Amino acid sequence: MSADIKPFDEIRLLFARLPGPDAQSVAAVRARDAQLTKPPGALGRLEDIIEWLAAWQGVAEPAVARPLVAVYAANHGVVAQGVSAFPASVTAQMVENFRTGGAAINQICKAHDIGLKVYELALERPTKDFTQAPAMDEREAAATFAYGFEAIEGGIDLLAPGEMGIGNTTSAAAIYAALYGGPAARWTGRGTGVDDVGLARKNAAIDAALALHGPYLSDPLEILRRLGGREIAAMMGAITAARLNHVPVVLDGYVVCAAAALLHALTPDAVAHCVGGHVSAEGAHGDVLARLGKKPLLDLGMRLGEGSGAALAISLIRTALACHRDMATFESAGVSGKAR
Ligand SMILES: O=C(O)c1ccc[n+]([C@@H]2O[C@H](COP(=O)([O-])O)[C@@H](O)[C@H]2O)c1
Ligand SMILES: Cc1cc2nc[nH]c2cc1C
Repeated sequence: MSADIKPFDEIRLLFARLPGPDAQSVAAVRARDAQLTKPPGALGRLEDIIEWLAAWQGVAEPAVARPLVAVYAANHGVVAQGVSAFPASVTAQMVENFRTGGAAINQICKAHDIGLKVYELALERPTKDFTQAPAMDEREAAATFAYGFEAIEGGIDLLAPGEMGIGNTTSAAAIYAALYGGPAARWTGRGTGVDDVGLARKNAAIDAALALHGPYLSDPLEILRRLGGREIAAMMGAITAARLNHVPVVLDGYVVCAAAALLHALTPDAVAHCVGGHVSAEGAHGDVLARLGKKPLLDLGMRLGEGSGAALAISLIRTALACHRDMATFESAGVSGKAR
């Protein structure tokens, strides 16, 4: 990064040159869909999925041959406020569990032949407690955003960012309150399962943070560094890198969407290549998806994180592709077309 440009300004410059959707490829998949042996529109949102893939991969024959779930793990200073049902040590323990193949996301990726990468973001050094100080400085937030670009290395064709971080539903709720307004309680949920007392501490921590950082929260990148965490910064980078490389993105749950919401606040177009993979059981997630203009593909009552809901959505996306690619046409199967 050059000396005279501030790190956040380098990030802002990226949003001036985002590639748009490929209308020609959308027209091509629409033309093929019209020939497939089914009444027009009968595959409903499966048809929309194909148009979305074609638009953002920029090809008339979209494929999901190398999808990736990229899980970002980070620790949060705000855990000191007693906001989670689990201790911060669980973040590193779960990273080990990912590595040895014992987590839910390992099984989902294995069952559906989806790649999985886990990125550990300085777990031994939690971000600062944002009730006391900004979570990160500008240089760290920007460097972590840039680190997120690694996810697209190695040639992937679909990305699902995921996360693991004890305390990060407090960070996500604080981001939503800063972006969309209202008291903390409007945005919080029970995360890993806090009781009523824990939930009250969570709301109080967020309200204290909003009071402390209030004057600086009109800029989404300031919200990121003051109230965010490293996994949220890295996921913002990964989503942006995907866009720049014609890789569509499947959004997971409540915490992943905090990264998407910050990008959307920078410029709504920044998340145009993203689809809502699922709606989480964490209360406000449905509302957040609606604000992002995303209708979730799945609603399974999940609230795990790890990219798990998005990974399941990838299996559905692949099924949509199988229909689009391999169904017979009216002509090839000798099936009569619509009478009128
Ligand atoms: O993705 C979701 O919708 C989701 C909802 C609730 C909890 N989580 C996961 O739970 C962890 C954070 O919960 P907490 O209570 O420690 O803030 C973190 O590892 C998230 O992946 C994830
Ligand atoms: C055990 C456990 C697994 C998780 N996976 C994502 N967030 C999590 C939180 C906990 C506590």
